[in-house]
Order: sequence, then structure tokens, then C-alpha cells
Amino acid sequence: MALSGVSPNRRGDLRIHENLDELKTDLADYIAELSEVTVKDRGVFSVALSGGSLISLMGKLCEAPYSKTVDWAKWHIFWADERVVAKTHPDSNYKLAKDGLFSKVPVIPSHMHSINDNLSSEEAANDYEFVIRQLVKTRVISASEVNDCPKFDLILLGVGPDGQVASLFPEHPILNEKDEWVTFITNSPKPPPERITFTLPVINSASNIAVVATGEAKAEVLRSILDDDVGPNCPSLPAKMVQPGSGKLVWFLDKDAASKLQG
Ligand SMILES: O=C(O)[C@H](O)[C@@H](O)[C@H](O)[C@H](O)COP(=O)(O)O
Repeated sequence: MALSGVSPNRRGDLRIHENLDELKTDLADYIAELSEVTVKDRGVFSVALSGGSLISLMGKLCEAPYSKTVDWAKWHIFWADERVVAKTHPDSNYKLAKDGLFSKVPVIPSHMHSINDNLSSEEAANDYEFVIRQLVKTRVISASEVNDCPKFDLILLGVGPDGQVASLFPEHPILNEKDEWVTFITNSPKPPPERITFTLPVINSASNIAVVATGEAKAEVLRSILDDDVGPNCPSLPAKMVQPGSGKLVWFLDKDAASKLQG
């Protein structure tokens, strides 16, 4: 595997790549392997995605060998955050993932669990939580052994330059949400304003979390998130609050994004 560095970090494993091509290959290998192991174990693979650059960075999954070797029919796809717009709108994370990935591989359309785009933000969040609850009952999504949360097999996240993950933004009161699985915001600092998002307890209950960040514009915030010496000064960076209970956390970075990390 062409990596310039794989090192354990107190916030998870850091995989730092020489260039985007290496990162894309490593990310595709990682997802394909988790899919294989999980399908063998549970018969399904529940994966939740964000939007942004993550989707194009996952693009190799649609190429050989992954396009043929991954058991796409066993995937159940969710959105860790979604913009409350029509599914056909250019801002839709569902549309981004469908156009960029899932229209190119044989996933089962009914396994793409997108939000109901006919509802208000609040209703869409409640409805999405209900959908997830039903799928926990039928074991499509596992249940956490330690709390009342769903346990997704894999949650894939990007990071904003402000330390945002999913649609959890710095200083926002929903960072303290403990009871809901899915919540909503109507004042996102990044447009569009209306979004639904998984809450931190749901993200942190996943079996595996992969955070993917590339480019120099992310270097400063990644230092605040990952380096121990700057830790205490930035307590409310959402990406820093991604700390799985018993699951595994892996950071996929390119060398520009990792350029300010000290340790
Ligand atoms: O809907 C969204 O806005 C995304 O889900 C968001 O959480 C994204 O992942 C980050 O903002 C990073 O985006 P980039 O990788 O494009 O910088």
C-alpha cells in the first residue's frame, strides 16, 4: 500500500498519503475490506455518508476491481447529514452521491435511504430517525450494546475548514444533543441553511468512522483537532468531538492537509 505514513494517534489512526491518487486507492481498499468483512459477519453493510469532496474521493469504488468485487446488493446507504432540498437539487447530498457513485454500481435503489424531501427540516429529521429505528428493529442497522443508539457499520465524514463534521458546526447548541438520533438546523453557516444531521452520540456509536480531509486549507484546523498540545484551547470543534466509544476511527489525509501536524 503506497502510504507515506500510518500512525496511531490518540484520536484514531492517521493515514497520511503522498497524493490524492494514493488516498483514493487506500480509501477504496479500506471501504471494500470493511464491506466484505461486515457482509460475511452480518449479511448487510450499513454505511452513512456526508457530502462535499468525500464523494469524489470515494470515486475509485466505482472502478475495477471494486466495482465488481464489492457486494453492492448488501449495502444500505444513509446520509450522516443532508441538505433539506429536493433530491434533484444541485445542493442535495443524495444527488451528489447518486450521480458520483451509486448510479455506476449495482446498489439496490430501495437500499438508498434518503430523507423525505417533501417535509420541513424538523419533520424530515424526525421522519429519518423513524426510518432508522425501523431498520434497527430489523437488524439492517445494528444496535449499540452500550447505549440507545444505532451502530452503523461505517460512517464516512469530511471536515470543514472550521472543524465542522456532518452538519455539526462549531459552537452550535446541537453539539450537546444527547437524546435525538437525527436533528435539524435552519441556520447553517455553510449554505444551504436547512439541514438534517446525525447527532454526536450516533456518530460516536458507529463500529467504524472514517474522516477524510485533503488540501492545505484544512491544515490549520487539523492541527487543532489532532495535535495534543493545541487540544485544550479548542474544546468545541465538532471534529474533535468525534471519539467513538468502542468503534474504530481512521483519518485519511493527504500531505497538504497533514502539513501542520507536529506529532
Ligand atoms: O453537506 C455538507 O455540507 C457536508 O456533508 C459537510 O459535512 C462536508 O463533508 C464538509 O463541509 C467538508 O466538505 P469538503 O470536503 O467539500 O470540504
